[in-house]
Amino acid sequence: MAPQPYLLSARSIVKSFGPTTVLKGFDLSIAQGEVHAFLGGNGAGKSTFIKIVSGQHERDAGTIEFDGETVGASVAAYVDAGAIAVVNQELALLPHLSVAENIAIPRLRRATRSYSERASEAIAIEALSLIDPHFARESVGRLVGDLTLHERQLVEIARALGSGAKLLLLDEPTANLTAAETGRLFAVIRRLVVGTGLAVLFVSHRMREIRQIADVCTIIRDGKTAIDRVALNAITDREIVECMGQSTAAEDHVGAASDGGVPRAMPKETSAAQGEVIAIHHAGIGLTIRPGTIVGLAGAPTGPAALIDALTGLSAQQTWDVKRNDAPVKYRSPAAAARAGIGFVSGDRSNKGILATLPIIDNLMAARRIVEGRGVARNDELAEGTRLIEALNIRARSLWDLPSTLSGGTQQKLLIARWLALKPKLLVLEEPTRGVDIRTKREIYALIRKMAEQGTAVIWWSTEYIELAELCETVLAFDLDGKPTCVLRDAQVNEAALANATGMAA
Ligand SMILES: Nc1ncnc2c1ncn2[C@@H]1O[C@H](COP(=O)(O)OP(=O)(O)OP(=O)(O)O)[C@@H](O)[C@H]1O
Repeated sequence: MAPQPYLLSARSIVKSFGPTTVLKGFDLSIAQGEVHAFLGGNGAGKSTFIKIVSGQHERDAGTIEFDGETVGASVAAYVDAGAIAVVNQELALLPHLSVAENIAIPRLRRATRSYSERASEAIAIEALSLIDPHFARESVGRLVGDLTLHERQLVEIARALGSGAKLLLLDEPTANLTAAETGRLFAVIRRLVVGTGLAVLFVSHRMREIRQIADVCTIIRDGKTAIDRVALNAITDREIVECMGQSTAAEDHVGAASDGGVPRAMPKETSAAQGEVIAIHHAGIGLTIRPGTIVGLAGAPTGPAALIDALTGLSAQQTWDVKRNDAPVKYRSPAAAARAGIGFVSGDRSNKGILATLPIIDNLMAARRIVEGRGVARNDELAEGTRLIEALNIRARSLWDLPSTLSGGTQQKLLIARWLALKPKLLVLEEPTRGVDIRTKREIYALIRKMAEQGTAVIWWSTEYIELAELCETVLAFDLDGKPTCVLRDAQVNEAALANATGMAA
């Protein structure tokens, strides 16, 4: 019997941006009815390849065959025809349109009937119900611009899942999803893969998740294929990490790669342990945060978001009481909070983090300029910028390049770098390791621990309970309705207890 042709076969793909060659003769083939993990370190070229296969970039060289046809210069026609759907790392919804319009309008490109609001709502509810029927009914008429990042992510995933495509490209779809949502997403993917022969290319840095959902993997390293279509049950986590070129960082903890249980390193007693104390209180739950402690927030996004709003001045509506050294505080804006010593790294990287039209140096200096109340650059900023990108191992060609020239994980490091030299009293982090590879994750853990040792108190919201269990001696848990449920301490901070306390136990 002749071997089955692949649904997608990309061979010898080359792509450069100016003088930088990102894909250097890369190969990847995906069969019908498989979930294919696409693995590689930050900046290896995964998103670039996905953008080529989804018609957002054109390749410089190489061949692509899709569904038995040789594809010309661009894949865009197949995307427009609905055969290929993509969820990019940076979401691509239109904020001034409703959820229903965002889901239904792309289908009108191939529809023969005129637009109908009722038909759009029905299409959107069907797509969203794949993930969450309650959210489907509640969100369909809302403007996308009014949704949280997390809600937008659900909409974008539902749009792709419900599109009827033959190939689904998912670039880090689970960053920012709760464990329950990830479980539902995986169930839908499995159903579609088995039922309709859907093929899925799935990018994630979370090894446990990859093993849960994917059948085979391809590993990209420095723009070339390091491993081509290997069954996941034929390769160990350690081998994967080695192939990605990340073995030194993961040496002590292949557990980090496999998300396995890693003992938590407690921050050392800080010299500032007697410094400012921050107290938070709401709905019968209170917590005192001392300098040098890393406090985790666990649970569905609404709960942590309300606390983060209060701590950083993000919203005028403040449900939490916040006191610093017994004095109540309320900030009008994140800038006001920053000037009062509170740093913030938003989980909404593209809308509330990266300054997309300003070069890397301005992105690095943004927090310092706000804290110091300066609108203009200072001479020594270039030296400080260079120190920061070295400290975080950020691979940038020039400090004058735009952040869009950096990979997603590298942009994440840029946001953290902003606060490194400022020694804030409190640093509030929303999913700070979103989209970062295993090595970078360990680098970020070390940097934040060091800041804690120097006296910064840290609030760390993460949807990855293993991360909270590794880093935090105290975790504030929230239930699915956003209410704080309890404070877990020391030995209580483990994955099972966190899942229980947040209503996400299986
Ligand atoms: N528009 C661009 N101009 C210049 N360089 C770019 C551009 N887009 C991407 N790059 C570079 O291409 C390389 C690969 O980036 P890409 O986003 O494809 O990596 P990735 O594997 O998806 O990484 P991550 O896991 O961080 O998302 C990076 O070095 C990045 O800086």
